[in-house]
Amino acid sequence: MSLSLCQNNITKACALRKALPLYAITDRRWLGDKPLAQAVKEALLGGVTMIQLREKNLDTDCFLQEAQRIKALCHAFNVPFIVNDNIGIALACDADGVHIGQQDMAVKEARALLGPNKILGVSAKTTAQALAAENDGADYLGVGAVFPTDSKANASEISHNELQRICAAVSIPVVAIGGINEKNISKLQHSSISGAAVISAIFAAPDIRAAATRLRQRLSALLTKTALTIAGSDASGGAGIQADLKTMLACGVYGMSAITALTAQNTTGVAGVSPSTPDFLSAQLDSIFDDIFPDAVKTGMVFSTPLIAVIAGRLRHYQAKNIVVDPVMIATSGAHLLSTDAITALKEQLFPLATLITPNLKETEALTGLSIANKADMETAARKLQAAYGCNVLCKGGHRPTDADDLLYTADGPLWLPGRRVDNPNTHGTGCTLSAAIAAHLAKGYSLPQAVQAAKDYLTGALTAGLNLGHGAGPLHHGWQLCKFP
Ligand SMILES: Nc1ncnc2c1ncn2[C@@H]1O[C@H](COP(=O)(O)OP(=O)(O)OP(=O)(O)O)[C@@H](O)[C@H]1O
Ligand SMILES: Cc1ncc(CO)c(N)n1
Ligand SMILES: [Mg+2]
Repeated sequence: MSLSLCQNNITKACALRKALPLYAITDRRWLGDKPLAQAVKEALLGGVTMIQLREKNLDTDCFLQEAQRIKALCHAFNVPFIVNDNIGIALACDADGVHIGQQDMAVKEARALLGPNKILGVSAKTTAQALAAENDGADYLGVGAVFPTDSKANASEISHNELQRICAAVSIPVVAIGGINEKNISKLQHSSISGAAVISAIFAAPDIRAAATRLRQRLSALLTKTALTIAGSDASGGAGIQADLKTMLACGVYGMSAITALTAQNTTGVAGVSPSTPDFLSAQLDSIFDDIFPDAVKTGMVFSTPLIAVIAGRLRHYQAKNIVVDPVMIATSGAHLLSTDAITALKEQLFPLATLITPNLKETEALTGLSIANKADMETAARKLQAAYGCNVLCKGGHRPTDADDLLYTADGPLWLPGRRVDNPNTHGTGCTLSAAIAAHLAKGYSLPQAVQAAKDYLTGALTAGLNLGHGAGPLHHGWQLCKFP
């Protein structure tokens, strides 16, 4: 999505996170007689995800001409274009944003000049600087130098512990900068960065395109996040762990699954359910957590009180994080996927562990004993659940008559996420798909509102793609961004 289309901060933040992984900062000193535009094109062909034009010695006219040239190149690759330091040039060429240092213009002043829709990056070396920048309107932070660098004189290094403290302190994405190259980048493996800003490792390379490609591959391994679904198997592939794994892949996250029950199911209904034993579910969970620790977890069909007890026990034991609980009770087809005596266990054992629970309207009524006829009722019920279990609540609006507005209720109160109603009867697995997409984006470090918005955007696309399979309410097109079915 082009950043200029951003409708609101959440959408801009989601677009920015896609742009941060390999952030190339230009430095013409390494180029000899190669034109900067040629070097940038090779970097873009190599897969850089954002470009920052950094010029310290050009006069204004030359700087503006170069900015317009490089911006056109970036937009031809649908890559955001950022100007270093010079807001006048950024505004004059309508760049996608600006990056400023601690010695440059004040962050608040820069934000006022740029307006809300442009990207504002700020350099920071300390947690205090990072928090101040976030508070004053920064969209991302450039933190470093994380290694000795020859790209900026007197650039003092910061420790990787300080880098990690900054990542933990702020909710905006952090890009590491300073001396990063393909030999040392793996040392950033355990940081929570959202990307790396690279200068000489790309622009001083004999083959810029190849250098960018290799760095992108190393960053991909370093930034790859994982998510675990603990849910039922839907033989028809439209819901359950099958929908979850397809969704996680489509959202750029490695998915893993522990199966709570097998269902003989298709688009017309559920013919049978065969639950896992508690011991075997526990063994599945141990085998996953002992090897690839998930950055996020979602639970779907949990079926029974004994299975819920195993799930809650293992999630507590492993101190799992970013837990999304989709309180699956009844399938779209009407089949019961949760024993009626298990609702209490679901509420008392899983909800307190949840970052977010995602009941649909009927589930919200069953969980609260309230009846829901309008948006005010949704807010009342969501508030009741949030107060009772201390978890955030997404009351889904898929069964609302005219729109598909969802309500995110957090300690900050209600946040409505508008949804245009897609005229498509094939809605099998919408809830599974949404909760899996939320977990995937939490795994990638998105804040909760950003993760829910990004997941809703993905879900809406999967519905709009209009897959039409089966004789009943058919499944979604989970791969709609990757491929077109004939
Ligand atoms: N026709 C539609 N158009 C647009 N968005 C929809 C539509 N139907 C559902 N959604 C969206 O899909 C998501 C899931 O909501 P829904 O209420 O369908 O969950 P659910 O009933 O738990 O789904 P499932 O039947 O898979 O369990 C929500 O974000 C909702 O707004
Ligand atoms: C296995 C499974 N989980 C969840 C749902 C909810 O759609 C379903 N239909 N089947
Ligand atoms: Mg559901």
